[in-house]
Amino acid sequence: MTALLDIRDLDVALPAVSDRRFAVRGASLRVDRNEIVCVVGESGSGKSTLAHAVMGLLSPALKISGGRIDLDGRSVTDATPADLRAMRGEKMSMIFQEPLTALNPLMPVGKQIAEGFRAHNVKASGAGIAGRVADLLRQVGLPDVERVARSYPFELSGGQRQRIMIASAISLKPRLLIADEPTTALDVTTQAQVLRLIVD
Ligand SMILES: Nc1ncnc2c1ncn2[C@@H]1O[C@H](COP(=O)(O)OP(=O)(O)OP(=O)(O)O)[C@@H](O)[C@H]1O
Repeated sequence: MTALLDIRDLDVALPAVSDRRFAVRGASLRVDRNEIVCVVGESGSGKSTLAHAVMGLLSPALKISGGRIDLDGRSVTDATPADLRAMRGEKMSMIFQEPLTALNPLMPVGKQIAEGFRAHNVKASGAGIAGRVADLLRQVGLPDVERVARSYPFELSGGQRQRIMIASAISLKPRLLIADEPTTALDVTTQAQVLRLIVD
């Protein structure tokens, strides 16, 4: 069976001015459906870069210079920006390390989740989408969901913001969910809750 995610001999080149040539060198990795795979390595070893490469979200300074990435039998490395936009959310999504920098500070969090539905042409009325956002917030264990949906990121705790990121990442039921150290910014009890939530 084709792998859900198949990374073969991936190289990601750093800008010419860097002291090293590659952020990722010869990485190969396979993830099957319903499988959890952990990537472990020291700080700066290229874990986030690998995740960003899969999502098609590398910073412009970094270039895939070798190898390939296939998601569900389709090439990510050869995909156009429009293909990648369509794949992100529905086929793959990512929970970022720092919710405070990943969330838009000027928009209520409920509206940010709703934008994902609209961007992917989910057919529903405004009230229908609001209902789906509320369901998602309940699913990730947030209390008082109507109030939370109207809140701005700065009005929520670190654990609540991370739950918002998870709600947003799972909103379109992606096949592949990438979590880039999603609990680094949290206390130990909240870390355990967030990890359990991701496994659920
Ligand atoms: N935009 C960029 N420009 C130049 N170098 C970069 C850029 N992004 C990452 N790098 C370099 O690529 C290497 C890998 O970084 P990356 O963030 O992927 O590591 P990591 O394993 O995720 O680290 P951490 O565990 O600390 O998050 C590092 O040497 C980093 O300095």
